[in-house]
Amino acid sequence: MNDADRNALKREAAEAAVELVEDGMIVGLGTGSTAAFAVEALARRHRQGLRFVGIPTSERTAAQAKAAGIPLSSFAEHRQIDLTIDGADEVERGTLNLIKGLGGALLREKIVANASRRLAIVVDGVKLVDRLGTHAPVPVEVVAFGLEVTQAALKVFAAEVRPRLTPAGDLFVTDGGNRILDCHFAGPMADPARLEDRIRRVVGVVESGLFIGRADPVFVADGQGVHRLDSARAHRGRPPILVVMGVSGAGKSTVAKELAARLGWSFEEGDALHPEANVAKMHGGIPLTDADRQPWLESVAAWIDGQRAKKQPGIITCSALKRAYRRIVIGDRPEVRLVYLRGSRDVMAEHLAKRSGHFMPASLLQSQIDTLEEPGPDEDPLVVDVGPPVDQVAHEVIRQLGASATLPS
Ligand SMILES: Nc1ncnc2c1ncn2[C@@H]1O[C@H](COP(=O)(O)OP(=O)(O)O)[C@@H](O)[C@H]1O
Ligand SMILES: O=C(O)[C@H](O)[C@@H](O)[C@H](O)[C@H](O)COP(=O)(O)O
Repeated sequence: MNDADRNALKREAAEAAVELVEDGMIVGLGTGSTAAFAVEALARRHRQGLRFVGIPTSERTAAQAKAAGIPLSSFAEHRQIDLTIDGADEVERGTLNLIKGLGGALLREKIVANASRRLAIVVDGVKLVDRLGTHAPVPVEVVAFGLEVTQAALKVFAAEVRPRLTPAGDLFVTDGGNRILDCHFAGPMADPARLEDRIRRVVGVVESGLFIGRADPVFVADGQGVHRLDSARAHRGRPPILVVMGVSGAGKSTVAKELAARLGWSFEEGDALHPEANVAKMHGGIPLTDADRQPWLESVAAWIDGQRAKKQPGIITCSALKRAYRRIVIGDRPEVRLVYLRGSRDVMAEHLAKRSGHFMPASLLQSQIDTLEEPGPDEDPLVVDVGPPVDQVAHEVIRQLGASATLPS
C-alpha cells in the first residue's frame, strides 16, 4: 500500500472517531500522523460551530491545534477529559491492548488517556495484530540519569533494548525531557499486562508504551471501510454471550464445553435446537436449505435472548457458516461475541477422524469449507487457531476475551 492510500485510511478512521465529540466536551488531542487527521477534522467541526476545548498530548499537536484555531486548555482548568482521540502503533485484536510511543509522546499520551473517560483509538488496518509485538517494539520512557543501568535492567524482559536516536544520531529527548528505550521482543508478547507491570517496577522507568485495557472504542480503516471495535468494557454490566462458530470438526462443542467449565457459564449445543423436521432430513442425508435453517437460527437467537433476559453470560455453538446466518443469530445484540475456530482442512479432517473413528467423507467437510464465509473485521470476531490442543485453544479464547472473561457468572 502506498502512503497516499494509507493516509486516506488514517483519515477515514480519524473522521469516524471525531463523530463521537459532542458540544461542550473536553477533548484529549493525540499525537502522530493519524491523530493529526483527527485534529484536522475537529478544527473543521469547530469552524462549523461545535464548542469544545482540547488538551494536547504533545508540543507538536498543540502547535497544530492552535494553528487550526482549536481552543486549548490544560489540566490546570480541567482534571477530567471526556474523550481522547489518539493513534497507536499496534492494536491487539480482542483485548484492544495497545503499543504506543513510536513518536515519543507516550508519557503525555498516557497521562491524558488516564484522565479521560474514554480513549478512542484511530488506526489503519495494518496495525491490527493478533498479538502485540508483531511489528512494533515497546517504547519505554526513562529518565536520562542512569540510562545504561535502566537499559540493562530492561534487558531481563526483552531480547534487545535500544536507546531511541534522532535522525542526526543523538539521543531522542521527549517533551518531558526524558529518553526512550525501545524494547524489542523475539516474538509476539504472551502477557502484555504482566509485562507492563514488570517494566513499571524498574527504577529509572517513567512509563511504558503498553496501554492495557484502556482503548474504547478502536476505529480501524481498511480497504472495506471503517470498523468500530468495542472493548470488553462496552459489555460491562451486560454479561457476554459467545457464539462459537466454524466448520464441522473445528472443535466447536469440545472447545465450548471446556470454556463453559472454566468460566462457569451456561452452555448450549446449537445443533440440539434444530426442529424435528431438520433432524429427520439430516438423518436421511438430505441437505438443509436456507429456509430449513431459518427456524433453527431463530431458536439459537432465542436462547441468546433468554440469557440476556436473565442477565447471564453464556456459550452456544453454531456453525454459522454464512454471514446471513450470523446476522440472524447475532443481529443487534451487543453482548454477543463471535468466536471463530479457524484451521486448515487437514486439521479439521484429523479431528473428524478422531471423533467418528473413521474418515468423514471428504466431500462433506469440503462442502462446509466451500459454504464458509469467514467473519470479516466488521463482525469483530475472536479468531482462534485450532491446531493446538483443546486446553490451549480455550486458554487463547479466554485471553482474547480479556476483561469480559472475569465477569461473574
Ligand atoms: N484442538 C483440538 N485438538 C485436537 N482434537 C480436537 C480439537 N478440538 C476438537 N478436537 C476433537 O475433534 C473432534 C471434533 O470436535 P467437535 O467439538 O465435535 O467439533 P465440532 O463441534 O466443531 O463439529 C472431537 O473428537 C474432539 O475431541
Ligand atoms: O508517541 C507518539 O508520538 C505517538 O503518538 C504514538 O503513540 C502514536 O499514537 C503512534 O505512533 C501512531 O502514529 P501514526 O498515527 O503516525 O502511525
